[in-house]
Amino acid sequence: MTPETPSSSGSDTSKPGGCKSEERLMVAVRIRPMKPDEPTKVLYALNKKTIVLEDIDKSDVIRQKKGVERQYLYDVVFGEDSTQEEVYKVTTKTLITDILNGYNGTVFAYGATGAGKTHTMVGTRSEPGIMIRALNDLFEAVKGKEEEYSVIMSYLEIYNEQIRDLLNPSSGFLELREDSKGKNINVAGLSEISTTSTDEIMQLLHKGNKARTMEPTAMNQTSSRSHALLSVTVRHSVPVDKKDHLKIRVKQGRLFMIDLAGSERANKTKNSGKRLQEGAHINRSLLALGNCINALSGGARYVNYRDSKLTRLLKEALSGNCKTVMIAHVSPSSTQKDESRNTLIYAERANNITNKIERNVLDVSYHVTQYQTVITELRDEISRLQHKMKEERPRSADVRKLNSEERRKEVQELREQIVETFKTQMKLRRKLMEIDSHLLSLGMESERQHMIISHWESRNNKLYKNSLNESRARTQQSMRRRTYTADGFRSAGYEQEEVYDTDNEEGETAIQQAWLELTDIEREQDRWSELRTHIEQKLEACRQRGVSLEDKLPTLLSSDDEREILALMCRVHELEADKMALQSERLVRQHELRRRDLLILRYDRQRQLSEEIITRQRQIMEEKKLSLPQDLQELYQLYQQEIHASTYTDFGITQTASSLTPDVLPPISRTRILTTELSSSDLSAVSPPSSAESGDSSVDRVMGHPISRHGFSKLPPVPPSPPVRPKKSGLSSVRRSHSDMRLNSTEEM
Ligand SMILES: Nc1ncnc2c1ncn2[C@@H]1O[C@H](COP(=O)(O)OP(=O)(O)OP(=O)(O)O)[C@@H](O)[C@H]1O
Repeated sequence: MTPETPSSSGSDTSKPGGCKSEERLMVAVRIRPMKPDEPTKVLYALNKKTIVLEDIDKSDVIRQKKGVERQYLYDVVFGEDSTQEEVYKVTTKTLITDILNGYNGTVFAYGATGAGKTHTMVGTRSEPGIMIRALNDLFEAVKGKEEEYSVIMSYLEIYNEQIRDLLNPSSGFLELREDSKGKNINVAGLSEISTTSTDEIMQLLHKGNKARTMEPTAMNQTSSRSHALLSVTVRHSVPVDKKDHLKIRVKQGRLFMIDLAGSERANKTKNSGKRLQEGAHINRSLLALGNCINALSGGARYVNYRDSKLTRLLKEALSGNCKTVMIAHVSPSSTQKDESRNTLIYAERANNITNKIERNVLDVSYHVTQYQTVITELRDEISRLQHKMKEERPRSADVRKLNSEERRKEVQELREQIVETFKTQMKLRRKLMEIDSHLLSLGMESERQHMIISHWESRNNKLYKNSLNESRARTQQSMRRRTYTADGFRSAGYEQEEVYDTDNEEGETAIQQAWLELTDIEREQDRWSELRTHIEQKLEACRQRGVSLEDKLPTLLSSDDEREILALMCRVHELEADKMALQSERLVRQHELRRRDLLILRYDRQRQLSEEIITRQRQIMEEKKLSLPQDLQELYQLYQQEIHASTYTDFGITQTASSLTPDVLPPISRTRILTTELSSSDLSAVSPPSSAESGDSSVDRVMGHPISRHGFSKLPPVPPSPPVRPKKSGLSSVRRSHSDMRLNSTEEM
């Protein structure tokens, strides 16, 4: 369902318009009007960007006197009297032009149950919401240009972690699939309607909305119990050169419009049975979304999207190539105060997310011309061969008749067998290439998962553990602690601080996830290695057969013409082989690039670890007032000199490491002075980014990471390098997409 955009699909793309720009996620908050049965108002828009929440607790006399209220600042705030048109114009209308220009965009409505999400996204016939308005505008823009534009729409819901096609509800539950790079996520079997008829689309949308799972709850009579995701893809094809219609440039933009289910508290909604279970699912996916938002806003390197289908589908929108707008919804009523506060905090965090936006432009001409040359050459060869065969056949037949009819048949049979063997060999070789490529990707993903584990273990100040059970036991313990409360499943966004104040827990989840991924990867590696051996054996047998067939040829061929025909046949084979070699080279180059990225990551990690070791050693020595042996002292000085060389020069600090006290380490206070003399950006140049980014620019960072004080009596062992298997290397997604390659595919050959 996520855009299978040319730029993100990793295909060869030239990107004439593809420059990247950073864009912060836009956060808007809409306050719904008070309802007649709601008693007091505690929330209002102060101006177009600020919301005030009166946080008066009637039982707290002191706070009441102070009149406690909190202000929240956003990109835009819509008050109770805001219109559908106004909300659409400010949040979504500008995205329409972007989509037509080949960008991706997402608008999602977030908020507690009954806060007005469906009203904003879907609306009513008399007051249509964002979905209808955006579709209208898109169709208006492409009207009369049907040849250039194609518009494709799909609409799904996630209910109880199951995906349903809202345009074809009878199709049952659908599966989520990822591509080999874990980038393009799509829903297998989802209907994609291609049309430029506004009326048809509107009917489909209404049909889809009717099919959505809705139930009355204590908080909302028409509560949507599912997340609804509407996607519209617009492809715009324009010839690059008017004279050459083959040179086409395609821009593809995609707009996601999402009406999330409401976050809720079990005790407040008075839900039980089925409703309670739904609520648990809703909250789990919203909690996963909250965790992603939290991790992204804090600039975390690892963000776990895998906890729910919702976050997997929103991965691109939140972290990738997408302009994203979040419309948070709140009720002004005092009865909803807690829910509103949580939504406001959620939205505040989302304000810090930044995405890298890139236009999806694919120069199809590049592919067309490249393949055209190869195809033309091949066709030339084939037609020459056919010509030759026609020309020579009568003479050749005469010769064969003169000799023996039987011998002619035998030659023909032999030729057919050779061609067949060659074709089979080609198939098997291609299969081997695919398997090798897949194994390499698995190997790299495995390495990546090991790095994730190592990163979090050291961030949580624990040693690298090479054991799934140990990691799992610890992680499950912490999961149990946070997941349940007395009133059932904890709502996303509630007790925020507890959930968000848990870097440790985030790490444990990431480690657990990584171990699970590794187990899957290894299983997959075994499966594919087995298949590889099987195909290799088949190929060898096929090659042997080919050799023995070719050996028979000299004894059968009697004329030069026959030899020439066979030579040309071989040439066609060679061309086929060359084509395959070209493909394999490209594959190898792609893998080389990915492997280089991984090596850089690993080097970075090793450097961080060595800094950490040095820092801890230093601390132990200083605490125990140990004097250093001369040679170690010199090594420390050298190290520090290396680290500071550029800084000393750049900032005209003439004192070098050699002028520091000779028999003790450079005093911390001295280093502290140095660091405070530098600006924060300079500091980051001195001290490489630490995995334990804490925003703390203390002295320890100069020689390594900040260190926890529960002292090591001896140095911890260096975490072992990830066990990388030869010819094998981590994306779970790789595994999934390639699992489509059937294991028994060899049987077809
Ligand atoms: N801005 C608004 N103007 C007028 N009525 C509104 C507005 N926002 C919400 N409402 C009304 O409030 C009620 C609840 O709104 P809605 O169903 O959109 O909430 P929701 O957040 O989608 O809830 P749930 O998550 O339970 O589906 C509806 O009757 C809706 O018409």
